[in-house]
Amino acid sequence: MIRIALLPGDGVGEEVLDGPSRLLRQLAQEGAVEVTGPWPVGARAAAATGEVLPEETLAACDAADAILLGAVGEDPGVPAEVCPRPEVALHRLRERYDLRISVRDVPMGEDRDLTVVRNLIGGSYGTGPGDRTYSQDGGEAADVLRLTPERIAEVVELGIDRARQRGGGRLVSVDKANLYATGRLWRDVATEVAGRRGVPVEHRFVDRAAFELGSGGAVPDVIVTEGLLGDILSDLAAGRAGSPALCGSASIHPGEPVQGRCQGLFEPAHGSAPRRTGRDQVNPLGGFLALVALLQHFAETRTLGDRLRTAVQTVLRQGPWTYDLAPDGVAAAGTRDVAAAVLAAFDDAGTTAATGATEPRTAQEPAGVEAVEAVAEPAVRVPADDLQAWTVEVLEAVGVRPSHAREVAHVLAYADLSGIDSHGIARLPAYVAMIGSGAITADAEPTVHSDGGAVALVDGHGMLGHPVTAVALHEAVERARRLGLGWVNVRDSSHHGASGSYVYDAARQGLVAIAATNTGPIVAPTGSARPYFGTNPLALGMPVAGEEPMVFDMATSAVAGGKFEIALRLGKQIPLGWGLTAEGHPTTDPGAVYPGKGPLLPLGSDREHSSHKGYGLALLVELLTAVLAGGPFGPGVGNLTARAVTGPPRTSHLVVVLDPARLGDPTRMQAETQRLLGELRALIPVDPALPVRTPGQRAAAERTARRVQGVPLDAGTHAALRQLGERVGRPLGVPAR
Ligand SMILES: NC(=O)c1ccc[n+]([C@@H]2O[C@H](COP(=O)([O-])OP(=O)(O)OC[C@H]3O[C@@H](n4cnc5c(N)ncnc54)[C@H](O)[C@@H]3O)[C@@H](O)[C@H]2O)c1
Ligand SMILES: O=C(O)C[C@H](O)C(=O)O
Repeated sequence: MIRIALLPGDGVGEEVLDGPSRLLRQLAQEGAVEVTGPWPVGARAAAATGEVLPEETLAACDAADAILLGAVGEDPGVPAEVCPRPEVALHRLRERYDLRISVRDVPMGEDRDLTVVRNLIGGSYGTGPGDRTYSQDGGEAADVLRLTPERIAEVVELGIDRARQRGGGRLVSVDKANLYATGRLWRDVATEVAGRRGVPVEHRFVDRAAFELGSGGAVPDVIVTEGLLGDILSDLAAGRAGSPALCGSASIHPGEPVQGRCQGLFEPAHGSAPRRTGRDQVNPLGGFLALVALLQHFAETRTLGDRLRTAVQTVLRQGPWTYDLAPDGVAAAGTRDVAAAVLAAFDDAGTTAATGATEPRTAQEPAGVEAVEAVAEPAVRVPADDLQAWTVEVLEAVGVRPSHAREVAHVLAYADLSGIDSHGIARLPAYVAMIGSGAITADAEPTVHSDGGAVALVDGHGMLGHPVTAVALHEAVERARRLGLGWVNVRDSSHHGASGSYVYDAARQGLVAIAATNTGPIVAPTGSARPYFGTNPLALGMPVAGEEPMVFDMATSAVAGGKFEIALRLGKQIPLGWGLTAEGHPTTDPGAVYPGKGPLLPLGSDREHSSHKGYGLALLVELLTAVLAGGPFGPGVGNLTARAVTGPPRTSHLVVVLDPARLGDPTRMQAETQRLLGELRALIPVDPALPVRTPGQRAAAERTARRVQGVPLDAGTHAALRQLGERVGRPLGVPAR
């Protein structure tokens, strides 16, 4: 469990952290975090103890994973001569934990943040000998700006990671390459890192970037830049957002902590505002945004961070507002009222997310399809982060480029966390086998063909489908932002995992997305017993006010082939209607159908139950993917499921992304979606033990539970993964829970 040390500090720090502290104590009571403090720091600490950073505070910070700080600086209760430089406390903390990267998030409208990532130690913030000189006679002063490729690369890497966490977005690298040598180095390194990770990057001179930010131009998702430039640009962005309080600031150490447990310091970007201290006037949202950044930094509290971010957005939209944000004619609220509104919105978001989300799986036995897919008594549970990191290692060991390996791990982790056990880590051995046989190419890059308009075609060059689809998603999102809509077809790819992962990533950015793929032929069209189509999934993602996106993600067959794999591993029967024997007879024996024995059936299963509709949907996917992209269709597609791999899969995909803001108020759309889903869940169920659910509802609840409990693995999967690890020299050494 993560431990947080509270350091309210000087001036308005205490007032601004009051709301976030109360929330943390509530979360601590619920067992989600540990909290210590308040610990003294800054001018107030100096007045009380003679030290800006007393020993007890340092010890508490060493023992915490993260520090939540209010402000250090001028304080109306502490004369300047008692503590002339309170900010030294901040510098010492940064140095002690080597918090050398700054990440600032500025809310730029409906659930969209601009993230500015910059170096915080070194560069223009250098503190080396001779970095700052001021001649004795006052006739000259100099500051040295020194950068190395390593320092730049880690900033850019982190910027790309942040963009990836949100499912992509516009990455802009800002420099002054037309004047400074360090700017040229910055541009070279940013180009190299982005190229290596397969991410498009735009370059801007800082003056142009400032103009675009200040004049209402399109706001990037992530800016990576030198420390001082980022300092200025993030304030400019907060100005555009409407208040200096609209910026949560994180100082982070990349890698293992260097001292104690501390990984980062989180604070509002504004200062101690001494003249407003104690007046219940200042905007507390900076404190909440700092806490959002903190909670989102750790995998185990990320969902809580997302929920708090939604709560802040709700208050930004509906009020109450402090003096800096209150519209003309609306009375300004006080710090305490705004904080109370955020806390209420946080509780509401929790209630919404929890409504029916947790009960079905815990309060009742799995029913229907779930009866077969549920790993009821897992052999082992493994933390999702460990599995994800191990996946990257395994794929790199067999020659997959690191950025591609990370994409695969991201999609598998989505499935593993969401309870889509048919498409998570269990698929890794098959991917590695296909790389080994040469059916999948490890060492290539997708290429994008487009005239720059709304439509693009991505060529996957026979690579793993996950990084190829990630490129398609990125292209589609960029077009949706720029043109309102992006339609991207993909050819010559392979299995891309759970299609829902891609639409989920887009919907988390406030966009509406559709994804589909064809796959190896195992499903018989209505009227035939011969496999022709794949299980051809179709997925839709929609953003929803105050809760996780709605993701509807389904195979167009009665079930995905992966559910036969689970039934076989668990030794379970399947319901009638999933597949036929080789002789065309209905069966409950998964082994009589799969792999490659008899056909799977389309959604609907038989003519009496409208299987023509499932067949029609499979055809629709085949047309929209393969035929449009110019790839093979039907039996021409390579077969992963049947494990009789003779050649490359040559799979085709489709990713479509729409910016709903082009159709009207996206806030209204999200609220209406939420209302619609809420009405469905409120319908009186036929069986009170089986409440009506909405698509993706169980997956969202699973994500919350599995982040804490770990990913359940059945004995067969666990054994297969261990063997795989031994074979590629990366043993699955993760601790079992
Ligand atoms: N890459 C490929 O080639 C490929 C092929 C086929 C399937 N898949 C993946 O397999 C996964 C599983 O597909 P599936 O068809 O077996 O999924 P499924 O039948 O488990 O679920 C389909 C959808 O229905 C929703 N749902 C389930 N029960 C519900 C209920 N009671 N009320 C309301 N909604 C409910 C789910 O949230 C989901 O969105 C998907 O992620 C899919 O993308 C991938
Ligand atoms: O396994 C496949 O090839 C397709 C898909 O993942 C499925 O589960 O049906």
